[in-house]
Amino acid sequence: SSVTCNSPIPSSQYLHDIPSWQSQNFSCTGSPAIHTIRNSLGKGLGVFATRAIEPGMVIFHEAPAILIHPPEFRDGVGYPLSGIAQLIQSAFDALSADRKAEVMSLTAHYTSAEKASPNRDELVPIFRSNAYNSGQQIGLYPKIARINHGCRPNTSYLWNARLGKQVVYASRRIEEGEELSISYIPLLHTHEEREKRLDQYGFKCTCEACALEKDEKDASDQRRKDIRQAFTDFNSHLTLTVPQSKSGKKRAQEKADASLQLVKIVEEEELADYYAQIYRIAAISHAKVEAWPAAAQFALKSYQIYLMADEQSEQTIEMQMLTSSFIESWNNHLRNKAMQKD
Ligand SMILES: C[S@@+](CC[C@H](N)C(=O)[O-])C[C@H]1O[C@@H](n2cnc3c(N)ncnc32)[C@H](O)[C@@H]1O
Repeated sequence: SSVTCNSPIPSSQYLHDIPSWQSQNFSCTGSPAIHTIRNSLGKGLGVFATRAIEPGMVIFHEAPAILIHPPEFRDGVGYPLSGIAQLIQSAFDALSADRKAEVMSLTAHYTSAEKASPNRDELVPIFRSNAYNSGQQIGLYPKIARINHGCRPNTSYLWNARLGKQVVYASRRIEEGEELSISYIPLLHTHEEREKRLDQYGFKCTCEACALEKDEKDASDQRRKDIRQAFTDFNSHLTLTVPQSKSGKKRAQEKADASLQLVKIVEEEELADYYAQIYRIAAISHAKVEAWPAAAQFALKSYQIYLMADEQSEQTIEMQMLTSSFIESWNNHLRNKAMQKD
């Protein structure tokens, strides 16, 4: 995605009051690259922004070099890699020579057993150190694979099932020269738990969330635990029915208030991987107390995130329908109120 120009960019900007690129037959095609790969201190290679990137901007849209559907997932442990080595190898064997070279150029972390092995396999460690889980599948995306990990990352990703592409987008503003970061692991875990999970990548995270002083780190750990618990509590009874009883209404109001609190802490903790889900929870929780403007605004925020990856995914369509329905309910409410006045 780099710019190609038919002649060098003129060094003198203005020639007889005419911008020099207009006075010559000058044109460029392609979009300016917004990132570059270079060394990142203590982390090997990394991806850096070459200009400021606004939140919501799609940075990568990449098809997997290798995509596998492992048979069995063990929660908290992951996939038994021995069982899937064959799947990885078969997918790799089917690649072109260039694509194979691109995969083999990626960085791998080897376990001590792998290091000691006389004829060590390189493909599985490369896959383990670079691949992403998206639902029931694991994909290796050679360009995205250069992004280093952060526990409060500035990018997040979604899988576009229709196009078969991984979409990486900016979850907050990224300044020119800033390194892109992404999370390799689920972030609703304490610092200690995250450290254990990152072990398979062979590094200890020194990101701003991990480098906090003890008190602040404890507070961040507690917030992450609270968020995880709140997700469980909300998801178990997230329906759109508006309660009729007084006690039901009271409970729904408490839930709506709690959903606002949840939005606040997820945003404070900058856990962008969860934004779309918490906005959906807040939207539905507000619809249950017929707080339509808030419900519509949260539904729209969730919709906008899902839309970046795929305009036709189930989630995008659900949030689009909820947004429209909440706006319609708000209009009906205003119309009824106006009629009551007449
Ligand atoms: C998916 S690759 C990322 C790109 C890699 N730095 C490279 O040079 O190709 C994962 C590897 O990068 C390094 N890495 C990623 N995030 C890191 C971090 N936050 N701190 C230190 N090393 C990191 C580790 O060696 C890890 O096994």
